Amino acid sequence: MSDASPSVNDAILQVEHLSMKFGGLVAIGDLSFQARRGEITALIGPNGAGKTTVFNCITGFYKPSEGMLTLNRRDGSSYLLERLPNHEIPARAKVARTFQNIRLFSGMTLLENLLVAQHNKLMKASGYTILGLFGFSGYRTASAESIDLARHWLEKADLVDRADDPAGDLPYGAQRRLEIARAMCTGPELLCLDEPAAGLNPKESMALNALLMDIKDNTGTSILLIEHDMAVVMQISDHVVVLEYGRKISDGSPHAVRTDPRVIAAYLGVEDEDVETVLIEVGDEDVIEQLDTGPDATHGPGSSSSYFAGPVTDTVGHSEGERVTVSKGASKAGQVDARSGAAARPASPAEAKPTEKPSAAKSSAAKPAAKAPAKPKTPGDSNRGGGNE
Ligand SMILES: Nc1ncnc2c1ncn2[C@@H]1O[C@H](COP(=O)(O)OP(=O)(O)OP(=O)(O)O)[C@@H](O)[C@H]1O
Repeated sequence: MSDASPSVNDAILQVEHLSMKFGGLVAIGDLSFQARRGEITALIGPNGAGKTTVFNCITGFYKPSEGMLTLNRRDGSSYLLERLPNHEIPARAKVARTFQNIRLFSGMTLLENLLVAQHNKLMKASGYTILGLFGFSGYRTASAESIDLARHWLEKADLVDRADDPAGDLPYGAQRRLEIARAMCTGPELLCLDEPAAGLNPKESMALNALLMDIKDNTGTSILLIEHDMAVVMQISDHVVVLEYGRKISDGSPHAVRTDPRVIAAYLGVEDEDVETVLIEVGDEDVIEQLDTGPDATHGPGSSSSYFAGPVTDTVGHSEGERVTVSKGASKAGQVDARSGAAARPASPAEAKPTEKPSAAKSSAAKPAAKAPAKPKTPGDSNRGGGNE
């Protein structure tokens, strides 16, 4: 633990030069960004861009190959997360997370799920003895406080009426909110949510948005969010970081990001130089205007995102019906560490389409993708991306 430097006081999380390699596959390459305290920061990008890998590095599931992850707590203390054992990250650095797949104790009641989350606090109050459970007044006080906290979060998640039902009986959207409530019972300063809106209907998405805004406005907990649902991202995020092939291609306000040609290129699965053609075809004047004034040179690749990404051997984006969707396999990492010369991870059979996204020649496969959309045109407009799991 070290004292926080004044320059990072408003950054709850600083990711600096983070790299994560799996053999020859570079899942994350030299990634740097900040999540500011009290804000909702969204981490977005096509499937396989490396978002969950970033979460896994932050929460200690993976030890990064390179880089520094600094968590600055409100009390001024700072932790280098890559050096903490993963079981200490929630307790000491106050980082909590949820997963892409719901991980509740489905046979336990909602209340029990939230009490289990407070297990460490209760064990401490018991003095780690059986006698302590029955004898210590401290334990009784802690137990009552835990129940109060659980009830508080059940109310916030609009689930208090079902406190005594098994968690597995809840509808999907309610289970998602329960997971967030459970994470909040650990008193996190940084809450990492991996695709919380995946599979939710519009009403459930609205309830989720309300819960996340409530957390942001009333608890001071900062949120780092991976999400494919652009309606959620654009509505509630203060700051958006966009990844493609493990590299940052854009970083800014939701508006800046949704009109960034590099982001549109990544989401449509076309080369950067084809973006203008695509947008002219679909008639997006805002973005065309920005293309005329030129992109922000401080982020992302110069001429082509695939230049930065290294060799790419995967599918290009495609649209379904009239809606532009996030291509499921647009970025499934065909990225290879050039130094190792190892082969790219083969895409799964479902993803392994015979199309490629060549960096030099214009992809003929990309063209149909460009022509299909008629309604939403930018990432911000594509409502439920095809990337939802
Ligand atoms: N443990 C692992 N071993 C090998 N490769 C991995 C491992 N974890 C992730 N990868 C690879 O790293 C790349 C990034 O994966 P990651 O799951 O972080 O992407 P993502 O952006 O979260 O995708 P999605 O939106 O589909 O969840 C992928 O190519 C993935 O196959």
